[in-house]
Amino acid sequence: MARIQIFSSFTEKPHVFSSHSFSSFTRPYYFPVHFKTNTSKSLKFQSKISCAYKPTLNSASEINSNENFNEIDDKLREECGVAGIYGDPEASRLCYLALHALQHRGQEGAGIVTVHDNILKSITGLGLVSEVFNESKLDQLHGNLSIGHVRYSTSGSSSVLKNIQPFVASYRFGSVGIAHNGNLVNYNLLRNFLEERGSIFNTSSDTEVILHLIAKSKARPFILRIIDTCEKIQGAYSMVFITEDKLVAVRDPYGFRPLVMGRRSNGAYVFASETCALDLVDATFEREVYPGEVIVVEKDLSVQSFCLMPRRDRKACVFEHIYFSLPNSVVFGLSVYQARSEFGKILAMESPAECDFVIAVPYSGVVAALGYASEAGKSFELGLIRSHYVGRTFIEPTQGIRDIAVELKLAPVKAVIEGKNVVVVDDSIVRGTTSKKIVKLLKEAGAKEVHMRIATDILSVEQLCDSIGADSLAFLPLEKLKNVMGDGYCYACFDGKYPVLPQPVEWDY
Ligand SMILES: O=P(O)(O)OC[C@H]1O[C@H](OP(=O)(O)OP(=O)(O)O)[C@H](O)[C@@H]1O
Ligand SMILES: NC(=O)CC[C@H](N)C(=O)O
Ligand SMILES: [Mg+2]
Repeated sequence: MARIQIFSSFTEKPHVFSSHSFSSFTRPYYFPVHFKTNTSKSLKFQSKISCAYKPTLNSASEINSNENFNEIDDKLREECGVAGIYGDPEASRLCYLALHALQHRGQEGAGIVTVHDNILKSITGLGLVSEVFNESKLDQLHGNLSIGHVRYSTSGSSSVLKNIQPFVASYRFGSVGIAHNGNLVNYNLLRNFLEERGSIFNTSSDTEVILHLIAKSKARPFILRIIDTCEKIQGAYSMVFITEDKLVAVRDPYGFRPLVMGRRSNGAYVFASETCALDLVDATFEREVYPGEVIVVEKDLSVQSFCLMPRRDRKACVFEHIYFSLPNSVVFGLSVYQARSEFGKILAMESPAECDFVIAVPYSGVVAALGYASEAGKSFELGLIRSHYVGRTFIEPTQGIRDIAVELKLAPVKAVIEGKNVVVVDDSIVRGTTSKKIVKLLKEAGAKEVHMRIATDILSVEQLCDSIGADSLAFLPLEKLKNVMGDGYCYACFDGKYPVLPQPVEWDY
């Protein structure tokens, strides 16, 4: 079977490059998640791990690590934002802006790598983009080529600087930097294999195995090392690589995570997780990086496109449209705003409620709430105000922080709420932290009845309604969600049908 194909001038009609075979895999995988109720009952949910399950910590260095794994926290951990720019003298500043636009995808740490005089220079730090970078830091990042990353950890401690990407490593043919969004399901297997053969790891992140595999590969040139590596890693990966003279963008064959390509008017190429980042740096959207595609941008800004084999049916993460992405982005070719609005409208048809008006759980619930209100013929009010100074709570790394963050972040408007029956729309319930607190806040503000409406599906609705203290609770049934989104999406968060599980790897070294 063909190993890789080259796309000719970015059409989807590739020609064969060389040959190899691959196995296919489909087996559901569940994680039990314990959900604490207000009566101290523990509800069990199917996990929210999506396409990428969290590997257990069993590699030697992970077990021996001093890192503070203070929480076994099985949940949706999919985000992270990546950006790459080639051909602009302000590459690091553009990368900084792109990371700002992608901040909602990861708040734990940020980093940028540039190349100047053939040397890769990296600055990474814990915290938000604005906390990690300032003028003097950006002044140190010269050159017209850069990559960047905002992190929401899937593997490896969230609070350890060495796990913050991009990672940079040197091997016998040069240096390479990587920024990765995704989760490798065969990380443990790969890491154990590499450690047994003497590899020394610097981080506890799954992403690091990619660098080791590139260095170990016998293939040449560099692009074939990447392709060779992609044949060994399994799971979700949208990544950008930087070398002394190349920018490479790669998306896994299922296209789980988004990755788009744009161009600035000066010809510079820009890659980013979401189109909102292209908009901010004045890059025109060209197209998605196709699932299974490897795009190489050279110094003269010539571009080559390769296709990983075998090709797979797309399994884009439906949670990008539900929650992860910003509503001003177009993700997997579909406007996030339109998708969320549609979810809200269908929710209103499916689960109407007697109410005076509709409110949203800001920020991510707003568009679905607007859709719900317009379909229900009710007004939309700002019943909850969201602080500008608190980030996304769901992607905070620990339950302690999330508990405080919800209360710091959301405040009811008593003048709106008092004595009213309200429908409250949110995009999702994951751990229940937000909805439980919202119902309490609204009741304390004098709401007569609080009807929670959630624009995604979930299990155990009755118990959950009790536990969050709402007067009614309804979800958008999975089948309805599927009607909006159609084929080509991964619904594993809801139906447990995980497209990728660890499979044996063919080693040639
Ligand atoms: O059930 P939970 O565990 O509380 O998680 C779900 C909540 O978290 C998310 O919002 P988040 O605060 O992360 O982001 P936002 O501010 O962008 O809405 C989501 O929209 C829900 O409100
Ligand atoms: N959310 C992500 O995409 C995380 C990337 C990588 N697996 C990490 O843990 O850093
Ligand atoms: Mg939200």
